[in-house]
Amino acid sequence: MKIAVMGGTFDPIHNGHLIAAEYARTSLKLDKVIFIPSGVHPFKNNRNITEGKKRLDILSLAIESNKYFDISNIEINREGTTYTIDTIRALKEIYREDEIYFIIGSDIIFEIVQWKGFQELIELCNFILLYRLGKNEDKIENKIEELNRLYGLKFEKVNAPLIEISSTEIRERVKRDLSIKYLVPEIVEGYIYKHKLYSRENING
Ligand SMILES: Nc1ncnc2c1ncn2[C@@H]1O[C@H](COP(=O)(O)OP(=O)(O)OP(=O)(O)O)[C@@H](O)[C@H]1O
Ligand SMILES: O=C(O)c1ccc[n+]([C@@H]2O[C@H](COP(=O)([O-])O)[C@@H](O)[C@H]2O)c1
Repeated sequence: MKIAVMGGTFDPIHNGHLIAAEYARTSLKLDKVIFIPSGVHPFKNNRNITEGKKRLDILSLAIESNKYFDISNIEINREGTTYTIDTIRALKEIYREDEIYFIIGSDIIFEIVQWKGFQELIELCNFILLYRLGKNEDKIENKIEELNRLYGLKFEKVNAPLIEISSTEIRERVKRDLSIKYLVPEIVEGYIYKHKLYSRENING
């Protein structure tokens, strides 16, 4: 089986994530995509991130209509900083016979060498690359070539529509009382308003 992981902060998950994951699944014939929200993110200022339980709840709502999508609380429940290498090692124990893929947007390729256990990580899993606009867009191909030359890292590229929605934009729009209709699934929109996430009064969720 081909098992893919889509890791992220998912604060909140949006249609850019979902469309990208679905394109990766269909174009690479993945059997399953597991969305794994990060716990304590290695590089982000975690004080401003919505609590894990809520990000997980939103994810469950967002993926419930897709039988190929799944979620895992493995990182939310882990003590301390959550590193991808630990997650992939754990998944390798569960899916011993299967190929593991990790899905990333092209913004990630500029930082991936700094990830913990980078060398081991690229031996344990394959990487699926989704293009994103605006984030060092003009330097992407050079970076891919460099990662291949220096580390032998190869990406499975997916030609998904470039839908430049970001969680930052969702949070900002809610804060400014602007519509997020069609940027997130309707059920996610409802959850955000019900729990007053990202609003002026409660910016930390
Ligand atoms: N619109 C998109 N298209 C393709 N990939 C995306 C898109 N948005 C996020 N990703 C990828 O999904 C993964 C998780 O992203 P993350 O949860 O950080 O979302 P984000 O929208 O980039 O968040 P933020 O704006 O808070 O930084 C990363 O690999 C990221 O590159
Ligand atoms: O393992 C690391 O050192 C590491 C450093 C930065 C990011 N990651 C992972 O990369 C994924 C995408 O992260 P982000 O920043 O887009 O939310 C998410 O699963 C993070 O846990 C992992």
